[in-house]
Amino acid sequence: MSEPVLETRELRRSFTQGDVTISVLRGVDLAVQPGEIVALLGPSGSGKSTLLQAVGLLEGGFEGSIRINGKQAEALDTDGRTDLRREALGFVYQFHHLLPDFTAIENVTLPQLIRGTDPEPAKERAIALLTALGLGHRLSHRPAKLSGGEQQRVAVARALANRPPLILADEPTGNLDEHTANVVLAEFLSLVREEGSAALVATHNERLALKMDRVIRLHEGRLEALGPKPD
Ligand SMILES: Nc1ncnc2c1ncn2[C@@H]1O[C@H](COP(=O)(O)OP(=O)(O)OP(=O)(O)O)[C@@H](O)[C@H]1O
Repeated sequence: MSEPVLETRELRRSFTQGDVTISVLRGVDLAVQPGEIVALLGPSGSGKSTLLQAVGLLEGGFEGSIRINGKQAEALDTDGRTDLRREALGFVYQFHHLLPDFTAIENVTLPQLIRGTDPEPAKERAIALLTALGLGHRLSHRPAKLSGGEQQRVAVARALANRPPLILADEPTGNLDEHTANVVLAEFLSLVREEGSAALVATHNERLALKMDRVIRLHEGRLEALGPKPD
């Protein structure tokens, strides 16, 4: 088997407020294989976002080991973590976090320009991704002129723009109505599969989780496997 694109060992995170300390992650061991789409389930407050923040290299305060794309993250300084984040990770959040003054196409082009891609191929890639997500007729719209589902599709295209080996998604369809959530999630999963990226997708929707390759659940700060999807 090839090396996992993401591997955590004994990952721990506590939060202290005043006299109270809560241990949210209590030794999380997780491996995601290249191209694998993993659903991360758990009730509200179980630590899904905390886990995604840890492996997204966005925050400190964690103990344990995080290996992403063959690199040991805790051995890196701030610049090294930023580089690893840019080369290996794409993010989709519950709320789109698109830049309001930029069009759909510009929102998807920008992260590629930051990575050093030339403007023309970056724009072509943005158009191809947005078109694959059914937004070929919305390329020049700003986020405020797009529906919630369309905004999330732009966020998906942006996350995939640099062909990251791993997508981290935190409730990517959580603010959409049920029908739109189903449609956008199906499109997201199909595009991620087509692109060959792996994904770790936090959700509390068990039905949506069953559309992924494997389901894991955070329970009392650790992961339990719910097994591969039944055929
Ligand atoms: N910065 C912080 N300071 C203090 N406590 C925090 C902080 N971030 C998270 N927590 C606590 O850690 C626990 C886990 O939060 P987290 O957001 O990771 O859960 P979650 O499973 O993603 O929940 P949800 O499904 O509601 O988004 C909660 O009890 C939360 O209050």
